[in-house]
Amino acid sequence: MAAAAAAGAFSLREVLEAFQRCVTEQREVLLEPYLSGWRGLIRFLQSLGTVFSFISKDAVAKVSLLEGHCGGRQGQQYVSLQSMVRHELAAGPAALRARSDSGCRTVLRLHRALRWLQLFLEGLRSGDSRTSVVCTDAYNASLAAYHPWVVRKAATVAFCALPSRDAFLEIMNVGPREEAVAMLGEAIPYIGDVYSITQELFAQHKLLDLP
Ligand SMILES: CCCCCCCCCCCCC/C=C/[C@@H](O)[C@H](COP(=O)(O)O)NC(=O)CCCCCCCCCCCCCCC
Repeated sequence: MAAAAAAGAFSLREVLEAFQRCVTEQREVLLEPYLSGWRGLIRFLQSLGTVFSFISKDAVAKVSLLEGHCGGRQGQQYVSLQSMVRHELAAGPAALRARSDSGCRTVLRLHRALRWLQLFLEGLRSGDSRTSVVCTDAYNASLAAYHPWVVRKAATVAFCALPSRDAFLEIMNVGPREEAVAMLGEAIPYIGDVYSITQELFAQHKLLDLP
């Protein structure tokens, strides 16, 4: 374990803790820890092998776009999802809908994927040993509705390459299996919190179907 930590291996615990840091007392969702959580998830996905690279590439592109906004001239407008929505909507809803590089449409894609993550982690925690089934069910109940047939097909094929539940819990690097399961139990509500605040924010501003 110590050797793994020294070699720079990360634990999924830190990744999920980033989502815990996202929500402020005012119930705002901070973009910096949100992206940090995503970066960790992407590294985890990349460690699962090249079958998943078409997924990680898309996620990397979306995170990079948002990092560009955060580090750009308008960076102070991208501190939280709330300030981002306010800022991007200031130009009017039509202008926002016409943009393909907006923070809002990009966060919306990650937001939908966060629902997948929540469902997948719940399935993993519940004890079903067939990770590919858990993953497919989570996908069909979330992201699949927004993906064309060819993406759904590719995703479903890739899911077959997922490691078993035991292997999964191990590579999460959280410690013994029971501890990994306990950690999931702690982390899932935080992810759920980030998800529902974002969902409400986007619904309130009619942004849930941004093209
Ligand atoms: C562990 C298995 C990982 C499976 C990941 C499940 C999600 C499957 C998503 C398939 C996306 C395929 C790539 C293409 C996507 C885009 O078409 C599509 C639309 O974008 P556009 O409107 O800009 O065109 N993009 C998206 O929907 C965003 C997808 C973002 C996926 C991020 C997935 C990160 C997964 C992290 C896994 C970590 C697992 C940790 C569990 C212990």
